[in-house]
Amino acid sequence: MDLVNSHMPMAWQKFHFTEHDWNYDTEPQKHANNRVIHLPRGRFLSGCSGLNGTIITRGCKADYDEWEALRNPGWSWNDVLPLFKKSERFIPTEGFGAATEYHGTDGQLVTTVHPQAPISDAMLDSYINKGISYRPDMFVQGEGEGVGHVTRTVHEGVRTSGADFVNKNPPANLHVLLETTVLRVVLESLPDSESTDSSKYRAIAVEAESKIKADGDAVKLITLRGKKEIIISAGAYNSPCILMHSGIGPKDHLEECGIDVKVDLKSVGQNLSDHPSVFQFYLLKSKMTYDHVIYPLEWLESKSGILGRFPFGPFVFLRLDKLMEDKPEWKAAKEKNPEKDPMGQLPGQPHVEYFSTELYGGGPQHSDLPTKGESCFAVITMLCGTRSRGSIRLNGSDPHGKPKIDHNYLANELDVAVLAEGCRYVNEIVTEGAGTREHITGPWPTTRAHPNGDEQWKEYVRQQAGTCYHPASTCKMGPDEDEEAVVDPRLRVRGIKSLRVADISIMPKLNNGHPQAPAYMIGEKAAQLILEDNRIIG
Ligand SMILES: Cc1cc2nc3c(=O)[nH]c(=O)nc-3n(C[C@H](O)[C@H](O)[C@H](O)COP(=O)(O)OP(=O)(O)OC[C@H]3O[C@@H](n4cnc5c(N)ncnc54)[C@H](O)[C@@H]3O)c2cc1C
Repeated sequence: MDLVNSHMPMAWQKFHFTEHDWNYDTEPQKHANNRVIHLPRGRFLSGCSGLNGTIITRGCKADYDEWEALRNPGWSWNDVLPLFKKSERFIPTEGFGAATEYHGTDGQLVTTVHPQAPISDAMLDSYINKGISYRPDMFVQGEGEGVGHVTRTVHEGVRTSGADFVNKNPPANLHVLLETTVLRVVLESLPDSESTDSSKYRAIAVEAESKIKADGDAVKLITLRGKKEIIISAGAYNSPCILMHSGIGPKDHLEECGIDVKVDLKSVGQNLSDHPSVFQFYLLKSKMTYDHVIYPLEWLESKSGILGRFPFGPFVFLRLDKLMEDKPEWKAAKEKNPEKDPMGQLPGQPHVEYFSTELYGGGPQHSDLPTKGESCFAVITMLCGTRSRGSIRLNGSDPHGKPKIDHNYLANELDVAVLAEGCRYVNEIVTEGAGTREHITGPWPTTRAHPNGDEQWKEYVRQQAGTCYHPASTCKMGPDEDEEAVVDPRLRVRGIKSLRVADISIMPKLNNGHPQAPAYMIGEKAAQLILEDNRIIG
């Protein structure tokens, strides 16, 4: 079945809470006023790339140099830049100062920039007016600070996604089974001659349930054998669950769930990271957004109109050192590495990302829709380098059960303080910046007041922060000496032969910015490693 909503960029919310969403929720978030936060994930061929915000940012040079410094050879910025380019086909746009040498031209993923709504030009003026440097194409160049524009995975009104790698020019040896859910990896004991203290099993197959091979709506249990290797790429929530259901994970937890333990790997499902984000809405005096021009028919008929874009304005990476230096949480934070700041960020990494919408919106929880022709927009503050870590645990031995996902958002006081200061400062930019100050009526909805003072901003953040949909690091990559590592720098699961993980669960630390470009990069890297290890290329 072709899902039309996965082609229409602005139809992203249509998947939430449907059969095409894995429909996960967090456990009540203790440090975020016990709220339960919905965690949508795409349950169809393109995964989340078929319903995401189409933003392409790579992260900072320093992110990947840090991965390599954590003893992951081959993952530095210089190593991964060609892999970022490999998946991309960038379409230049007149007037956009593209850093052409950083873009790819031959990949499957078509990227380009959108024209901007008047509110976005005004936001750009306000950022520049407040002293932030304008670097138009900084988000492909790995820059850590400035304001610029972001390319999108949309071309001529249609989304491009991971499915394009499979549907357009598929290799002859690729077989895709839709409507098939992997339950576990099948492991076989290694013969004595191959078995070592650290490796006693080999992955030989996966066990799955498929509707394709069954009658009607029934499912059939099937076993899919791998000739050389099994590669798990089910995303940061599901990859660790598949490993744990296969007996690979923290021994105590697997025993508690009644699962036969094959390899005691204590960090499977740990280190769960995300970018907690806050939406702040404003009401405008005039129609500077697209709230008044949303016509679904226009897209269906000609792939034109606002539904054929994802209406975000300029993007900013900003460091808040000066604004934070007197805050008690900043002064109290201890960071062992002298090169890093109290948040654990390197000089080339930001503390917050800002981006803004060109209409009211941002997920089903934002339900105060303008109904009388008002023009509204949001500025989003996304926390980078989050210190809080969460976990994913199983709910028992049944692979159909939903996992217990505890993001542990805002458990770290410094996360709260930096996110609160980021929100306060962007409110200052919007209300005082030269581009926007004359156009703002006040907060939206009009019954809401923006906070005043540090304590109110912190409470605001605890009440408002939600997922930026960027779960990562639950099958963290690292060298053998790293006790938290689940896969080695060649993406091989520790203690099991012929098994790799290749998705953003392997990130040693979540990139700054948005993770879909790194997800494609990790896929390209996995392909390269598999070819090398099987001696197909030197
Ligand atoms: C609403 C939303 C908005 C986002 N916006 C952006 C954005 O604008 N820019 C950006 O960079 N990032 C964005 N992201 C995040 C980005 O899309 C993801 O980080 C990226 O897609 C992760 O890729 P992945 O391959 O690790 O996992 P996924 O995209 O989750 O892919 C995993 C795939 O595996 C399948 N799968 C899972 N379990 C099983 C199983 N047991 N058996 C068979 N198949 C299975 C899933 O159905 C899915 O197809 C957004 C995400 C969401 C949800």
